[in-house]
Amino acid sequence: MMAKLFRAVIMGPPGSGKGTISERIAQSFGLKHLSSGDFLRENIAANTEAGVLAKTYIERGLMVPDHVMTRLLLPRLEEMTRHSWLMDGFPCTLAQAKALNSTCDLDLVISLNIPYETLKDRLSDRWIHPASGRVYNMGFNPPHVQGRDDLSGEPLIQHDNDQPEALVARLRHYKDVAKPVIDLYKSKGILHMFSGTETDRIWPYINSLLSTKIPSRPETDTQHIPLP
Ligand SMILES: Nc1nc2c(ncn2[C@@H]2O[C@H](COP(=O)(O)OP(=O)(O)O)[C@@H](O)[C@H]2O)c(=O)[nH]1
Ligand SMILES: Nc1ccn([C@@H]2O[C@H](COP(=O)(O)OP(=O)(O)O)[C@@H](O)[C@H]2O)c(=O)n1
Repeated sequence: MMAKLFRAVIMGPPGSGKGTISERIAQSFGLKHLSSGDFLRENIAANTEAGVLAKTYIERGLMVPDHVMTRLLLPRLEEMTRHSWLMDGFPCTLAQAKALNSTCDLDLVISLNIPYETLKDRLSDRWIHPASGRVYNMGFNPPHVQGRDDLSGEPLIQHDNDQPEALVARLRHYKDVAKPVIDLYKSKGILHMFSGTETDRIWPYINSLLSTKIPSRPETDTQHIPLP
């Protein structure tokens, strides 16, 4: 008999640690980490219709419209009927949350509440390996060799919209659109909010919450492993 599948979402403003914490969750619990930001970047790189459209928004530090996000992500989720997953960065708006709701039942939503100054400091120091989505921070988790991805040795890049000029508008917008989504998940009784300035201090709380919901399952390759 197949064990119950587990579906979770992690929400938070840019720089709140969604990607970092998602990787830890994927590694500890064997969930597949689905990153909306990575899907967007893959589509941009592949010049798909949705990718070309999304690019015009991301370049300006704006959110991609709901219909583009749902067109991009819902089909991916529909392919994952036999997998447990953790979605990072989607839904961002109430319309996206309603669209997701019509596709699947979520078990849990994690919302990260991180002060603005912390977000600004982290993002100005965020470096990314575009091919894998691996994220570094020059203070928190620097690469072994400066400017190079640990596994591939390829160059790291910074996103233009992580710089302070674009960031203020991104954060303000996030606050406005996320509030009704947070309220919705609160009313469903599945929202868990975590506040703080350090991922390492938040992580034990998330870890123990998830330990009560899903069996711990350390794996080295978590990318394609569903729960049993
Ligand atoms: N200094 C510091 N940096 C962190 C911490 N947690 C995550 N980061 C870094 O902050 C940046 C944003 O984290 P990320 O997981 O990409 O956030 P996301 O935008 O919500 O997905 C990355 O460069 C991370 O390496 C932390 O506790 N302290
Ligand atoms: N639901 C979403 C997710 C991402 N995005 C866009 O995609 C960009 C990159 O996504 P990301 O998850 O890597 O962004 P961060 O929150 O890590 O900065 C965001 O800055 C938004 O412009 C969006 O518009 N709507």
